[in-house]
Amino acid sequence: VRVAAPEDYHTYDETLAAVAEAEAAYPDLVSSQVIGQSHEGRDIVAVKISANVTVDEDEPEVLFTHNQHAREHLTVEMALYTLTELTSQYGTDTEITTLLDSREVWIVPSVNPDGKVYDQESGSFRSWRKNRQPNEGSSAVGTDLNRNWAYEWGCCGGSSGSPGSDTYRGSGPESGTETAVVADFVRGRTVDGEQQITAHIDFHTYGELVLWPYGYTYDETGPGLTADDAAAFQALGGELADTNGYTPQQSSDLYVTDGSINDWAWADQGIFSYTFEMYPSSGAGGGFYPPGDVIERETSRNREAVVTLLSYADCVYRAAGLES
Ligand SMILES: NS(=O)(=O)N[C@@H](Cc1ccccc1)C(=O)O
Ligand SMILES: [Zn+2]
Repeated sequence: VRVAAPEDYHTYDETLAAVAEAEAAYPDLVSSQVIGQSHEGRDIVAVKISANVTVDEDEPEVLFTHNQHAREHLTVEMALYTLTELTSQYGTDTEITTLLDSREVWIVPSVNPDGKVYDQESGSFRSWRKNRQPNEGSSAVGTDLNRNWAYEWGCCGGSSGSPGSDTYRGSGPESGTETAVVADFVRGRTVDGEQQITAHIDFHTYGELVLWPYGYTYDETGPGLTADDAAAFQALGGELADTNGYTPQQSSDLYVTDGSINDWAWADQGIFSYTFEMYPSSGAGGGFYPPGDVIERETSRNREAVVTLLSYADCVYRAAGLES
């Protein structure tokens, strides 16, 4: 099977440069801001894309997060694809133009820059997953950021309490430097008591899946997740999967996880939060390191899903025929 070389993917610095380039090319559409620093001090950036971008308008907001897991570099390419596609098509594609005139889009291209650099920039890939934060009382490094979010943290056997585990949940909810930075950013999007972000995709690799909450329980409904909520998640999840050929399912159907971003974003912030597991569907496609010549195909594969999510951002329940 063909696998990638580190230079097939944007480095962390190249990613920030691409963001700066888009901002310079489209100053009325793109505005990036530093929302905090990683454990090792790297900037974590959030890129806003919208017409009249410098004004916080009363429009539904949509968030795309990428690279919680260090080795999942294709998700950073996905962020740069979305940035490039939305900016270059504004004023040309009527659907994208209408969406950027009526929504505000946020992209966090790399939630885990320390992990990305550690995995990619030592000469060969290291299959690293977690962040690079040390653990007191252990020589093992790193927290699995996608087990560190503050809803049902460590509740249900969906993570590990051992620092050496690849699914180590951290010493407490939001103990991960980068989890706290992104969670604070999301909480900061609450204006007059209302969370402006209505929908979210957290991009991962690999498996070609569309996943939705809850991850901590097999139950389809639960505290803070009604039958109508579940119907909306399933209807939209299915519609998104129809556009990219991924398999739609509640995330616990894959395996139980606790402390995931999706469960927190929904239960704590009321955001319709999905995970996309991108290409490949199995290790035979190159696993976490598919060759560079699939990047364009496998990022543009999600164009319609991104546009569809944006189209429902004013009322996700509409996807299930529930207007109320
Ligand atoms: N990218 S991955 O291989 O780590 N898989 C993800 C899948 C996942 C994502 C969100 C909720 C449940 C499960 C993970 O965090 O385990
Ligand atoms: Zn992942």
